[in-house]
Formats: sequence, structure tokens, C-alpha cells
Amino acid sequence: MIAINNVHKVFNRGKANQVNAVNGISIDIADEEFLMIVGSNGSGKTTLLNLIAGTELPGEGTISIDSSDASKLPDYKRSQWIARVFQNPLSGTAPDLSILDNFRLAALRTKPKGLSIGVNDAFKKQVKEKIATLGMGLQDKIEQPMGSLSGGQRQALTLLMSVMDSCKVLLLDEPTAALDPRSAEVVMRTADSLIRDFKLTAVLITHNLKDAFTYGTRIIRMSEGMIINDLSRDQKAALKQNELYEWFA
Ligand SMILES: Nc1ncnc2c1ncn2[C@@H]1O[C@H](COP(=O)(O)OP(=O)(O)OP(=O)(O)O)[C@@H](O)[C@H]1O
Repeated sequence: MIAINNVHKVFNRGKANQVNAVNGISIDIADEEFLMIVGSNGSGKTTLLNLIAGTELPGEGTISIDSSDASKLPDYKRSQWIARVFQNPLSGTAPDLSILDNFRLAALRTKPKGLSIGVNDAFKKQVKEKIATLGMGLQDKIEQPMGSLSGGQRQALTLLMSVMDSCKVLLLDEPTAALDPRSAEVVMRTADSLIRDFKLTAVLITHNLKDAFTYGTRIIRMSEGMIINDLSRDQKAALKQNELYEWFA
């Protein structure tokens, strides 16, 4: 479980441009929850995700993942436990390297420094099998450079690479914002099935209420650094999609 307790994050404290980006948020995110965060621009969504990831530290309050204080997690534990996918499909991969080499680098991410992973037949077979689960036919293109793929294909592979090994938490910051609708749907479906298969706890920021409704097990809305709506799994199940728009109006 991710336990967020009275967390505050202030930027430029005491200056004219002070921003209370996260303003006393408390929320428990259950194991295997797929939490959607919606809210207007500047409402603190990315800052909250950064705090969970440990890339920003709270000024006040605590965040723990499975009872370990997230701010005190050593880097290797953080990268083992927490995977992150960003809006830009280019940010998670090396475009000039092959798909296979990108998977090799991803496998090294959570290993002790100095360890190497050879591209032997067993590793190749394993990568092909994983990629085949996407149903995109990319398992036959593993020698192709990552940069030759479409944004949606890259984002789906980025997701797959990011949840390898002992990942517990998947953080997604508008992963489909740069994609066309069809690719966006493939990426959302991929994320959803990986989260289920790997039993991950996931948090996704989106401006797309339809995606939030379709895939989220819980939806929160943020405004001015606070959670102003929190729609549980049961409440969500009782709503029709058009009622969701009214709920968040
Ligand atoms: N490093 C920073 N330094 C100063 N201010 C920051 C910093 N990061 C975020 N902010 C400010 O904190 C507020 C919340 O930003 P944040 O990026 O968390 O919002 P958001 O809800 O993710 O917005 P968007 O939907 O536009 O991505 C904004 O006013 C932003 O300008």
C-alpha cells in the first residue's frame, strides 16, 4: 500500500512567486489499485506523482510504500520498486539502439552497478515472448532500432520494459497525451493488462475522463494542491459514463 499522510509541497517559499503545489494531501492507495488523477492544469498532479516517486521531497508529511518511508528509500530500491512512464514516448528509450538492446538496458536498470547482461539466445527468447503478449507483431522486429517505431509502439514497449523484475508501483504521467486515439487505446489497454498481470499498484494522470472511467479502479480530482473528489471503486461502478462528467463538473 502507498500511504500518503498530510503531505505538503511548497515551491519558492517566502517569495512573491510561492506556490503551494500540494496542500495537505492524505490518501491511502491500496495494493493493485489503478488510481486515476484528474484535475486542471497546475492543480498539483505531477508534483504529487513526483513525491510518490521520491524525486521531490515533501516539506511536511510522509509517504510510505509498503511501510517503507519513500523519501528514505535507497536509489536501487526505488528503481526496483517504482517504474515511471512519461508523456513523451521518446523519453523512456534509446532511439538508436535496437528493441533488444533497449530491453537489455532496462534489465540492467535494477541490477547492481557493474553487472552486465549478455544478449544470449535465452534472453532473446524471453524478450520475444514478452513482446508477443502485446499483440502488435513487434516480436519479429527486435533487431530494429527503437526510433523506427511509432509513438504508440514505443510507449507500449516502454511500459513492458518498465514493469520487469520486482516492480511494485507504476506511475504514469499522461502516457497517451502525445499519441493518436488508436495508439492511445493500445497503450491504455497494455497498461491495464500489465497492471493486472503483474499485480501492480498504479497511479495515472490523465485529462481524459473516458480513460479514467474505463480503466481506473478509483478516480480522484485535484484542485489547488488538494483532493476535491474521490470516487471509490463502488461509487464508480454505480455511475454511467455520462454521469461521471456531471460528477466532476
Ligand atoms: N519545480 C518547480 N518550481 C516551482 N514551481 C513549480 C515546480 N513544479 C511545479 N510547480 C508549480 O506547482 C504547481 C503545480 O504544478 P504541477 O505540475 O504539479 O501541476 P499539474 O496538475 O501536473 O499540471 P498540468 O496538468 O499542467 O501538468 C504549478 O503552479 C506549477 O507551476
